[in-house]
Amino acid sequence: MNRNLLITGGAGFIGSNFISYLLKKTDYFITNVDLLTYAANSSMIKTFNKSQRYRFIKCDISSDKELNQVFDQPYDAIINFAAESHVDRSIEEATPFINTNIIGTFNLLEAVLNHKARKMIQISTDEVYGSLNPDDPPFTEKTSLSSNNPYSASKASSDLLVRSYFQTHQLPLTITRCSNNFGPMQHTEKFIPKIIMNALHNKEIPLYGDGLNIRDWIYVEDHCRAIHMVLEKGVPGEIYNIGGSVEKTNLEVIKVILKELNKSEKLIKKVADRKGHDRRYAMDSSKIKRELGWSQVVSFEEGIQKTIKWFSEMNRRDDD
Ligand SMILES: NC(=O)c1ccc[n+]([C@@H]2O[C@H](COP(=O)([O-])OP(=O)(O)OC[C@H]3O[C@@H](n4cnc5c(N)ncnc54)[C@H](O)[C@@H]3O)[C@@H](O)[C@H]2O)c1
Ligand SMILES: Cc1cn([C@H]2C[C@H](O)[C@@H](COP(=O)(O)OP(=O)(O)O[C@H]3O[C@H](C)C(=O)[C@H](O)[C@H]3O)O2)c(=O)[nH]c1=O
Repeated sequence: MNRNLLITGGAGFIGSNFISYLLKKTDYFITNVDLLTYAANSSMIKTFNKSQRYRFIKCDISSDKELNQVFDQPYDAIINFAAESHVDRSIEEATPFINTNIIGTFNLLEAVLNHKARKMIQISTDEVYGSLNPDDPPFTEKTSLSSNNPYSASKASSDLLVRSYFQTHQLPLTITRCSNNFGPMQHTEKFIPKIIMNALHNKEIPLYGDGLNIRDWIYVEDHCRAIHMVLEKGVPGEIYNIGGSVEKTNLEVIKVILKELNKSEKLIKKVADRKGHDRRYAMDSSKIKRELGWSQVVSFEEGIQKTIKWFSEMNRRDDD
């Protein structure tokens, strides 16, 4: 039987990769709800519109009135990608983070409570666990929440709302928490696309602080496969950590990309550090591997090559 999914934020980086993945691999019907903020990729919407199994509704999830129009049919599941996602922006101006990430999630939970959707997956992040010291073990689902920036705090707040609706109302809700994604369609404000685009244009690449902060990188398609498994087999009330198990300093990441592009390391420019900059993220994904059979298939090196190829082609198209 075909299934009816409501995907929020499906014009953004991970959401649009997830829709591409589902249109290829499943026969689900998809309603994509997105406010089309600066972060949205409208060219993807045009591509998806060609499918008979897809429709788009422009809507702000933080407005319960706007969101109401989306529930003109029942949904088998909501997958909530919609968010303000950039840490630097949350440090400058946190208001949209509170509205979209917290109020938006609350509105979606109310919709599930009111039987407008049968279940919901909240797409969350490893940032909610805070920062690790060099010798600490990776974050598990039991690690306590310890946000250090407004983006992270807004995501932790929405995770707690999801938990509370599960505990109080016994709704079928699950949370996934993933490490740093990279791949096609990511906004160029984020680190890896910025490195690639600046390098292609021989522009300086800003490296915050000493450049030794560590992130755990995962190719976006591996994340999408994990979410699909949680949609199919996830247990209500559970949290699933998803990570690439690829810990790299920011300096190492820049060097890998410059080498691939045959560009000089002289492009690297150390700049002032991010305020409250988390030192290290690392995810323990053993639960989703053990319980749902997920594992990552794309290595960091292969993912970087695919990502460089995608951004290089986009860059050539823009130049034409
Ligand atoms: N990028 C990562 O590395 C990463 C890692 C783990 C988890 N996440 C989470 O995954 C989700 C998607 O992240 P992303 O990197 O694709 O983000 P993104 O910024 O690329 O996309 C977010 C999308 O949400 C839409 N949106 C914003 N406010 C909205 C609103 N009020 N109503 C409806 N739509 C709205 C935007 O228009 C955009 O299309 C987020 O919830 C983020 O917290 C991201
Ligand atoms: C943009 C930029 C970043 N950086 C550093 C800062 C970080 O240590 C690292 C990655 O930064 P970025 O902003 O791309 O990602 P994070 O702050 O780790 O957050 C990302 O990964 C999590 C999981 C999410 O949940 C976020 O949504 C997602 O944006 O590079 C630089 O040194 N220079 C730059 O110009």
